[in-house]
Amino acid sequence: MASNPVPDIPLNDGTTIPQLGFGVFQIKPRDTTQAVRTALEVGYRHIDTAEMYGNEAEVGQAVRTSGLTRDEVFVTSKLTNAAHRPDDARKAFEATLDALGFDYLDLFLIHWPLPTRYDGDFVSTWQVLEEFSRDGRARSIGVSNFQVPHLERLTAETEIVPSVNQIEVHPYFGNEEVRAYGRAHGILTQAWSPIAQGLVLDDPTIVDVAEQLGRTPAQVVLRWHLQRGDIVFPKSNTPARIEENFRLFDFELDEATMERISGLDRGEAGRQGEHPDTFDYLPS
Ligand SMILES: NC(=O)C1=CN([C@@H]2O[C@H](COP(=O)(O)OP(=O)(O)OC[C@H]3O[C@@H](n4cnc5c(N)ncnc54)[C@H](OP(=O)(O)O)[C@@H]3O)[C@@H](O)[C@H]2O)C=CC1
Ligand SMILES: O=C(O)C(=O)[C@@H](O)[C@H](O)C(=O)CO
Repeated sequence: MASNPVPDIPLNDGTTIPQLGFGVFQIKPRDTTQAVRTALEVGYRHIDTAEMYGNEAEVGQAVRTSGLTRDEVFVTSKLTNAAHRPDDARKAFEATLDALGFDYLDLFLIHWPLPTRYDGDFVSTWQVLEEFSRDGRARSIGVSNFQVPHLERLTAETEIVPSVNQIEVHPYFGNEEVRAYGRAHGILTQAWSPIAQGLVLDDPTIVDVAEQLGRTPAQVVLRWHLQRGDIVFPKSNTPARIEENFRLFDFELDEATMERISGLDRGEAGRQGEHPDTFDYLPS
């Protein structure tokens, strides 16, 4: 059988992460086990979920019944916004492990910094994630939706540098300042909504490149992310697309094409999701 084509990328804590994964945001719990099963059959070995997606149990079920061993699949989950206070964070992490049916996570993230709601409390939340790292229940720890000032506070006030920062990135929103901070400090960027939930796939430049290369627009955009060195985990609940999004390792974009796609960046106007400085959603 052919070896898995997805590269393992080093993290700053000495572990590695598969550069391509499968995201499960907005996959209904009743569809999640089958979607993850399909992804694992196609060859994905990295699943990105979160407590707030409501489908951790189904992700765990798919992984545990896949025939793969636990250490063959890299699984990430994220702390719910509702549990930033230290005792709540400890309970939430245990609930996540229980839901997944795992005794460790490969990567656990603070999902959002919530800077306005808790006035910087994400620092004490991060110190709780450091406990999970030290006791081995989280092989790696990181953050999501952190802006440069949030990362600077962690650097100044805590011991462990986050291994990743999971942020919105796609051709319309390069998020370059936060990516550059990560590059300079050994924090790997994970690009969420890598195809902007489909929005960029009709862009004339992307369509033109796809036609020239005989690839699909999604493959072109995902390949652009990989060549920038970021981690991606496109979401799909459609088996043919799950397969399509995995076929990224038998072609390359040349430098001019990379620049053409990067040139689509609209700066802040291209952001599609919530802004981390103001998003303060608490699930009920
Ligand atoms: N940390 C954070 O705050 C966030 C993290 N994330 C993570 O990032 C992952 C990916 O981001 P997400 O927001 O889901 O969006 P994506 O950019 O991955 O886009 C998903 C959408 O694109 C469609 N799609 C997928 N593949 C193709 C294809 N080949 N051709 C055409 N359409 C396609 C899907 O449709 P269909 O399913 O019908 O096939 C779905 O509507 C999430 O699942 C989650 O794991 C996302 C948002 C925020
Ligand atoms: O998908 C995620 O991980 C998110 O945090 C967001 O998309 C968020 O949950 C949301 O839905 C904002 O409207």
